[in-house]
Amino acid sequence: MGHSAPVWDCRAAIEITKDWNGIDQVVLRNPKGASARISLHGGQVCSWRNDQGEELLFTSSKAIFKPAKAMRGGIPICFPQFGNCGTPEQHGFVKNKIWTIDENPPLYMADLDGASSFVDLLYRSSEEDLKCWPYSFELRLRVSLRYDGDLILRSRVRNINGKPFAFSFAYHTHLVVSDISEVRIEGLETLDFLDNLCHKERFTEQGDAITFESEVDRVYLNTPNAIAILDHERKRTYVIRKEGLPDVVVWNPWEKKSKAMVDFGDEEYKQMVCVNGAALERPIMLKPGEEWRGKMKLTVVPSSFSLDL
Ligand SMILES: O=P(O)(O)OC[C@H]1O[C@@H](O)[C@H](O)[C@@H](O)[C@@H]1O
Repeated sequence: MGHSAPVWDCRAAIEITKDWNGIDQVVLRNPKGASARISLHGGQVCSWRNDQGEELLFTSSKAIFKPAKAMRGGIPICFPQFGNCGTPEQHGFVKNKIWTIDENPPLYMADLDGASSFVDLLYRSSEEDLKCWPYSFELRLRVSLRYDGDLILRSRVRNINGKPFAFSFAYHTHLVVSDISEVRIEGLETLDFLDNLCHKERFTEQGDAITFESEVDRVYLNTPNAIAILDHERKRTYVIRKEGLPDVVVWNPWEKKSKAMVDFGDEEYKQMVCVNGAALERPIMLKPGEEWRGKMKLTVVPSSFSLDL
């Protein structure tokens, strides 16, 4: 008598729940117990847990959960700008909008990336958006949780406007770390960076890795496709692999900046590092009908793993 192995059902591995404001959140699971939670508020990944149930994304204990406000933590999607380059809202406005689930994603989304579960989200610019950024666009996001626990974000921006536009983009990824003083980032050595703490002056990275002993807010330019964030105390390494995202932002506010960050606890800088796959330095130009694609894959491995970046 033959045994039939249980078949993992991708669709059944998705659950829709409501958040504190009644907005839908999509929970993805894999057969080993890893999970991810994505809010339709901003298409923001709010949680990514490994098969031990450990949270891998930082969320501030002071995060404000209000409509039209991105929660401080997780992975806010920054579009059509990262930082402040012209449009009114720092890091763009789509992170504050309600997205929809895309039930009929285009055929080119057929590549499943080894996902055990995934969701397709869509944001289409509205009449109201045109008042702050006068271009119509479609922004698609697929979030996939793989069988091995990796998390993949794929984005597509399509110009559905009569004229060209330029934009910047970032996955504003907040990673949990045990103690920022014990963290090193590898893969950015010898590269040029713009220092946001020195009016975007250009420097060249001199160290053999980035370590933290005060505030860091930099944009590394023309970076390799893979970088590693090593958390010595927790014996864990995050690896970020990316496509279409040449730049990397590294940010840790160190002590809380009292001026703006009411949604960030005093000592929380110790447990967080932001490392963002981004396209910033050279804005992306899209003519009418053209499309841009970007991808980021997050992996977490024990630090004993030898990495081939
Ligand atoms: O407070 P916000 O808008 O979420 O931004 C937080 C930080 O985001 C970082 O990535 C920027 O480089 C910083 O300059 C900024 O302070």
